[in-house]
Amino acid sequence: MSIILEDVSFTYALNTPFQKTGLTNINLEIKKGDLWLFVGHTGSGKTTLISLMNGLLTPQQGSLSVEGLSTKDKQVNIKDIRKKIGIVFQYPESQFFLPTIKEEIMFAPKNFGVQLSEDLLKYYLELVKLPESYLEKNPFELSGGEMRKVAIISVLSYNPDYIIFDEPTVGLDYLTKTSIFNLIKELHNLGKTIIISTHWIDEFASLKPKILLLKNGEEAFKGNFDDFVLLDENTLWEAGIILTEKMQLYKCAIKTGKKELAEKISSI
Ligand SMILES: Nc1ncnc2c1ncn2[C@@H]1O[C@H](COP(=O)(O)OP(=O)(O)OP(=O)(O)O)[C@@H](O)[C@H]1O
Repeated sequence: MSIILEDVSFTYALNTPFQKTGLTNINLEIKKGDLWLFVGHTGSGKTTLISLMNGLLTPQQGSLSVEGLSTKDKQVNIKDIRKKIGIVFQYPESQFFLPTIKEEIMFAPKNFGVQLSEDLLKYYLELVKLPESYLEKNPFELSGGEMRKVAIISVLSYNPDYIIFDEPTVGLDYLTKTSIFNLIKELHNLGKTIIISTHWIDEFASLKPKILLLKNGEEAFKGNFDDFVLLDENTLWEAGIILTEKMQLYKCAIKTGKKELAEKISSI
């Protein structure tokens, strides 16, 4: 089972003077268990693509289906798609609207008619490393990193198979960023299909993610991690990707066929 995009195009404010291309002719298959990184310069179409995936936007051309359910099909209840795909947005704090974290977390399961047991809630709190006492706090009392963790539990609470992170570490300090990335890796280990819009590729090097590079709403590259890293500097620069020293070493190792060394570097 998978998410399949066939020739998907999307234009904002279509047929108005403000018309703006979001995406053009995107073809993609995201299989269960995959880890995908969506990369590209600001305005390249990453958020548009994510919004199309859970039916927040509908493609004017082409089709997008989630495990056989098309987001364009009027017979399909969009809730059935959204239940399968959780999105952690760039600034999840802008979506909090309930007085306590517990109510915030319980909102989605209620909405989707899913039971979230106290034991499972405790497990999720342990997983993201938030104390149980936080459940009674107001979401706005939390730090940026803690808010992201609450947003992640809110998504886990209804157990979607696919979890999408839109720039999950924007505005976070180094340590918090690392803890969020480690959490995402753990979710992948637990069997979740993960899609991340990010500029930080080396965090995921050891997991060999698949990469989709967007440029002006079009696919500029789609393939495996090593082939992406081997792209020329200019293409990477235009994509907003700067190879860290670690990634430059990794690139040298794969260029010269030193696979074992590359593995070691990627796991640093
Ligand atoms: N609501 C909107 N109305 C009109 N145009 C929009 C809207 N949202 C995005 N766009 C345009 O669509 C294109 C793709 O934007 P999108 O937000 O998907 O890019 P992005 O890669 O996610 O950027 P960022 O990394 O800055 O979040 C851009 O040209 C943008 O200006």
